[in-house]
Amino acid sequence: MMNYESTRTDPPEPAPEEPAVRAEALNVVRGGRQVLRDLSFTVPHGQITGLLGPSGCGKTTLMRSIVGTQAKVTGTLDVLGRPAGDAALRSRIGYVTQDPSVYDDLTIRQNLHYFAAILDPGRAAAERRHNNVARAIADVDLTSHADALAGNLSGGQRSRVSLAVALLGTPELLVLDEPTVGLDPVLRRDLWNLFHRIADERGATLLVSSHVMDEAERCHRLLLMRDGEILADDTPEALRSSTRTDTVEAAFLHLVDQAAATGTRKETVR
Ligand SMILES: Nc1ncnc2c1ncn2[C@@H]1O[C@H](COP(=O)(O)OP(=O)(O)OP(=O)(O)O)[C@@H](O)[C@H]1O
Repeated sequence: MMNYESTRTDPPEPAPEEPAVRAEALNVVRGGRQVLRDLSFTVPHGQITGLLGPSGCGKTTLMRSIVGTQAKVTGTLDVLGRPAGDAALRSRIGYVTQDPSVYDDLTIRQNLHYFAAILDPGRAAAERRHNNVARAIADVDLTSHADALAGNLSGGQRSRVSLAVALLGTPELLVLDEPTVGLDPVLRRDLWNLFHRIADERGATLLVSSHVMDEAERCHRLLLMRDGEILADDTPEALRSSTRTDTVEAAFLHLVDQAAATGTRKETVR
């Protein structure tokens, strides 16, 4: 059973109508090339939004922009009611990158304590850290492995340790970059069930990237990306019905073809 009670002071609740993320005319240049082009979208609170698209389309760049680690971002990007990168957002966002920083020569518990000490330092916070570490390990169902060395864990267990690190500060927004890559179907299903529990029980907002289209069906909403642009921003059901297709994958292909046809027409007019 998960326990999301935090001993820390909870941050002010944003107005319910305010989206967790709001982008308008967002542009990003990397290595002299424009990799995100004029993106405008919102990510609603308390839901799982999937960020889907082929390798290299800009998912990581968009996530880095949202968590405030990306340079050369222009346009509007508000996160939890503040400009992306604002120092006040640090403890309110959990970010799991594609290369999780888990120390192989430490146990799961020691890894968590290491990051907890950075987040919440000082001897006076020792008991709170102890409780937060135990809660984060329980959140990802690794209590029975807490004293195992991270180096001896499976890929799925390591992903869950990174997720536990991100859950330490009880963030309102979790940004997860391809958390299920390389995992078998059972572990993928377990992780998605965990994401749903985090959204349902804590009311957290999750932004989860993937290039596996069948994971799209597990999201409340989808942002479909291609070549630095957003092709669609809708629910899986609405995408399937508006494109008259049976799967999100087929809907995506339909939208790609449609965009290519529109592009060709524009070039002909020029
Ligand atoms: N450090 C960098 N310098 C210059 N260009 C970069 C850099 N990192 C990524 N890019 C380029 O930016 C574009 C978007 O990359 P990004 O990593 O955001 O894509 P992605 O959708 O997350 O891909 P993947 O699914 O493979 O991780 C790509 O064309 C990539 O070549």
